[in-house]
Amino acid sequence: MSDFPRWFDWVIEAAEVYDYGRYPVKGMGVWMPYGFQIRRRVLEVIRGLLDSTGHEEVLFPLLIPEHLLRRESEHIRGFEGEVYWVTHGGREELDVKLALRPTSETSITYMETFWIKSYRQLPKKYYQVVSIFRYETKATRPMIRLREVTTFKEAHTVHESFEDAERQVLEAIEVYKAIFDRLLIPYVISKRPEWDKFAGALYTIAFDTVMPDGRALQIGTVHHLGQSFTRAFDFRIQMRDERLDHPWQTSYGVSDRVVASLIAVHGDDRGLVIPPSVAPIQVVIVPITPGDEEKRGRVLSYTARVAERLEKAGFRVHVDDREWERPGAKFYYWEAKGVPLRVEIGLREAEEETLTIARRDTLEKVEAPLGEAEGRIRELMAQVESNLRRRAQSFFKERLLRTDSLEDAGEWVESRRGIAEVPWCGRESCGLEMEERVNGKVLGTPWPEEPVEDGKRCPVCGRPAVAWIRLAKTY
Ligand SMILES: Nc1ncnc2c1ncn2[C@@H]1O[C@H](COS(=O)(=O)NC(=O)[C@@H](N)CS)[C@@H](O)[C@H]1O
Ligand SMILES: [Zn+2]
Repeated sequence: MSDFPRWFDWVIEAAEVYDYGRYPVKGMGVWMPYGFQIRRRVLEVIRGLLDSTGHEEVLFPLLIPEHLLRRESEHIRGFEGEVYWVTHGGREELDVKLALRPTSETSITYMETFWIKSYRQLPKKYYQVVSIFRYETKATRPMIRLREVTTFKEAHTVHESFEDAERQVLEAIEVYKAIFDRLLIPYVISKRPEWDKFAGALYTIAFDTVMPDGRALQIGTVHHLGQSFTRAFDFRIQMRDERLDHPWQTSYGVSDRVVASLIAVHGDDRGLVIPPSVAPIQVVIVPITPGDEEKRGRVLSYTARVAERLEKAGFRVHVDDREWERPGAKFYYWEAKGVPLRVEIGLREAEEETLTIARRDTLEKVEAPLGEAEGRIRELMAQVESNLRRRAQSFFKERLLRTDSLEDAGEWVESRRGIAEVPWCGRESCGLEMEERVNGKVLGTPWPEEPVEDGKRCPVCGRPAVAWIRLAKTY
């Protein structure tokens, strides 16, 4: 973990999660079966929270014709340099260039002009889970900075007023807090500075976590889009007072980075540590079979009994009865995969009808009689969950520094300790100068707003501070 990027590359291969770097297109990786299962369970958490808050899942075409993508000027200015274009169908040159969607505000707003005519249909909350494509020029990294973002959950909502869109921003923030809390991923929420908001948005609220190497990672963003896209698309509806006017929109997205941060935040030098709630296998049972045929048979039949009981109790169980692997190699293999609990069954456990249970997070082992197996496993699972949550939160707190001194902030950020907060007058020029002097990126100001004590001054210009501003090295 001391060299996080190298650790991350190692762990996603060792745990057979994701194959990155061998697929012959830069910035594009392959979800392997075990990783795909983790991704599927993470998406179940995300879909569950969106579906239970009135969001309707849809699926839009991947290709966006150039004239649609160009409708909103700020949007296209922001994405111009990142769009992949399709120019041919077979040997024929297309008469209209088609973009691989970098995000879907334009295609979705366009179709909404046909679907939505009246305020009575609002609020509308669509979302989709798709691949998006961005020709990233900064260093690409598995799950963290992709050119094909394969797990892009984008939500797009329509409202009759600025205020109702603002209410939706708050709801989206609550949904994201619930997602990250369920996945035990710590975060700070910041309002992005004016100079770094989403192209076409009025303002952007972002969730940032901190990777083990002290760099901040943006893991989710919520945008109030105002009427930017509805004006650009001349999208008018009948309002409550009979007027025709442009509705208001928000959009909010998370990506593969959610899985990346789950891996990074909980992992250790033995590999993944997957929170039980999203672990593909929650209990792996490793029989330790003696040479003698008869005794081996006893161990294996007892193992089958234990597995059946735990499966009946609703746990996701796997028995590793591979003949050709020694127990030690099996322990290593399943530790790398981050399986929360391992049950070891040798001759002694078979004869005494007990289980030896090893926790992946603390590596502690406990004995339990077969009769108490379900209860002890449930209890240990809960302990793993709360230990991972507590461990992640306490590490995260150590990565936040609040200081009046820009030098201390620079030292903190330069030595990759994490996020530093300093008083700020609110002027863009001072914010940009801080980025220079700290050699980091401004994440924005705390959301919800936090008052700054009297007397705090901007370390750049000396004016009274109106907010704390956050700076960090970022991915
Ligand atoms: N190249 C990338 N690789 C992996 N994740 C990315 C990449 N670009 C963006 N993301 C993730 O996707 C989230 C949403 O992207 S975004 O540009 O901020 N917002 C949008 O595209 C809006 N349309 C909301 S869906 C970001 O917060 C970030 O977590
Ligand atoms: Zn200032």
